[in-house]
Amino acid sequence: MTTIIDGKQLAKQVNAATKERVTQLGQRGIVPGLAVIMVGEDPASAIYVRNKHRKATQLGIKSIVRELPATITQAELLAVVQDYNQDPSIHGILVQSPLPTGLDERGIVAAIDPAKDVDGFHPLNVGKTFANLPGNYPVSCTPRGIMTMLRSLNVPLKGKHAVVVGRSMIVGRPMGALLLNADMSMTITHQYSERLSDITKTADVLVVATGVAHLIKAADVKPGAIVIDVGMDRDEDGKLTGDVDFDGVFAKVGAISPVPGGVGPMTIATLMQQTVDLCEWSE
Ligand SMILES: Nc1nc(=O)c2c([nH]1)NC[C@@H]1CN(c3ccc(C(=O)N[C@@H](CCC(=O)O)C(=O)O)cc3)C=[N+]21
Repeated sequence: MTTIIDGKQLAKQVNAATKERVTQLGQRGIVPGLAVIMVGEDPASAIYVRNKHRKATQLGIKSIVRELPATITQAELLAVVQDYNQDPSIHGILVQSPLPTGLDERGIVAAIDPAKDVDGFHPLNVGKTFANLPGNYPVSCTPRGIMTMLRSLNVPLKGKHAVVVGRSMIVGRPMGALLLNADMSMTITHQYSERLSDITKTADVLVVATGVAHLIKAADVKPGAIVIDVGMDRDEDGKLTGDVDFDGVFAKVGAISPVPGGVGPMTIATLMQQTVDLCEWSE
């Protein structure tokens, strides 16, 4: 029997817990605040930002969406970030990616107060994650949400082999760090990895984040493996699909997350959870 890891359902549970914490804070007169900065007119970004705003509002989080023209300069954008750094009603700042060409995303992210870095992209927080430092700090939301998905299965991770396909700054690398921090053996693979299938077939936990539709087929997975699909790809009909051939892999694996309805909703739920974390940690 294969378990479908229902990210939508799990996100509901995470959101319910977040809403409860927002209520508790409200009794002390505290409202968590999230500022989302969107530069330019990318249609996909506009949808994501709208979804985040709607979810935050539902949970009682104060949500500000700051839409800025693609013509903004680096210095002007830095000044906007500084404003929110100084604003005590804002606990989380997110600069929607990608930024229009000409703007230096790394420089902007580095200007965010690390204590308000709700995406967990600031180099200080990235470094803490990789060093597995104790204490409270934000972590990239997609990998953190995936850890929540894995923990929800109640299977031991310690000592097992995790394989991550993809080495991006926002998913693959921090994912690897969190799996290693969970006492797993961990391998990060990527587009140049030789004999990729030989490696993925050794994975007890396989996380795929490549942007290549249906890259992972039944022959590439170990029987009984847990498979997490971070892909957000389009199939021939333009429908949203993942990096894993879900139908082909399904019968062979122990658990698998679908696309849509898997990692995506958990990313948003984790973003909300982390906004409230930052608020509580600032007290
Ligand atoms: N600074 C920054 N932080 C981000 O967290 C960030 C970003 N930039 N840029 C873009 C990506 C993308 N992202 C998604 C979140 C949720 C879904 C999601 O909920 N997807 C639904 C389906 C949505 C649909 O049907 O199109 C699902 O998988 O079920 C998707 C994508 C956050 N991102």
